[in-house]
Amino acid sequence: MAKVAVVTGSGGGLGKGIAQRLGKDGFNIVLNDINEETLNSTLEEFKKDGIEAIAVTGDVSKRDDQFNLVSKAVEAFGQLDVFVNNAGIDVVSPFLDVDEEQLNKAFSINVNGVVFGTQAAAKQFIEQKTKGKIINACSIAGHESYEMLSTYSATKHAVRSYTQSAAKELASDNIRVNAYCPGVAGTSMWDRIDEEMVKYYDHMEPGDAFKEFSGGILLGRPQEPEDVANLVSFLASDDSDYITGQSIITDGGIVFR
Ligand SMILES: NC(=O)c1ccc[n+]([C@@H]2O[C@H](COP(=O)([O-])OP(=O)(O)OC[C@H]3O[C@@H](n4cnc5c(N)ncnc54)[C@H](O)[C@@H]3O)[C@@H](O)[C@H]2O)c1
Ligand SMILES: CC(=O)[C@H](C)O
Repeated sequence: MAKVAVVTGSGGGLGKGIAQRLGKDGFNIVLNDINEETLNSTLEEFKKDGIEAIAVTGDVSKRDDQFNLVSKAVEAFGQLDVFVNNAGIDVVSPFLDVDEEQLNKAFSINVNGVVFGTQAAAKQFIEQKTKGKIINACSIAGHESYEMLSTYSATKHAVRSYTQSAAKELASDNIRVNAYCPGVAGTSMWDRIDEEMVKYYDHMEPGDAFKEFSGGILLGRPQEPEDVANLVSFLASDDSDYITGQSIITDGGIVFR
């Protein structure tokens, strides 16, 4: 029987790339996104590519939506094997401008979403009495914090922390919890980050922030979704069964930990 993977925020960007790779690996795929339009067009693409998939609209910051996502996965495919907490948002602002609304929104999606997704998946794995894999979207910003990205970096440090704590508590239930830490990938997230950053730096033109962040990558190019999907495919496979609690950097050579 094919294994089943949920990927949140998979209507586009890295999540879509991850879901495509896991589909090609033979998983039945549960797509999720808050954006119903991109979610449905991605589902059509997957069907055309012969990937067995369903789409469940939801907001990862809502605990009930995360539990609904898991129950829809089990309803459609009979089980859950991998849950990828990919959905996340960018936040760009000077530290002195950080306010309650910014903090609440960023943490509700990037952190609460990971906590609720982990809870929903773990409870299902425990009920199934099967091995489970939870894979969280961290970042190089979960290892090093960046100017203008203080709130975003704090959320990714929190993701790394929860990855460790959840791994420690869930190991006895045969559940592994790990995270992937991408570097700089040219998705719509970086389009938004660049657009915001250049507003604060007079010397910058559109595209310059992306160039500045990706210019020093040792392997000479920004990240593609496939680069991230390769790591997630490994973490979703049996080959990574002896790895848990780790936030693994895949950035082409930016941060060294
Ligand atoms: N792009 C990068 O360079 C980079 C680097 C490191 C980490 N990451 C992380 O990887 C993940 C994916 O990033 P991306 O670049 O693909 O971003 P993206 O903005 O291109 O895609 C994110 C997707 O998540 C969806 N989403 C947003 N809020 C949601 C919510 N509340 N519920 C459900 N879906 C929601 C969006 O609609 C979108 O389809 C994020 O967690 C991000 O922090 C990205
Ligand atoms: C968006 C992200 O996580 C890094 C800083 O590129």
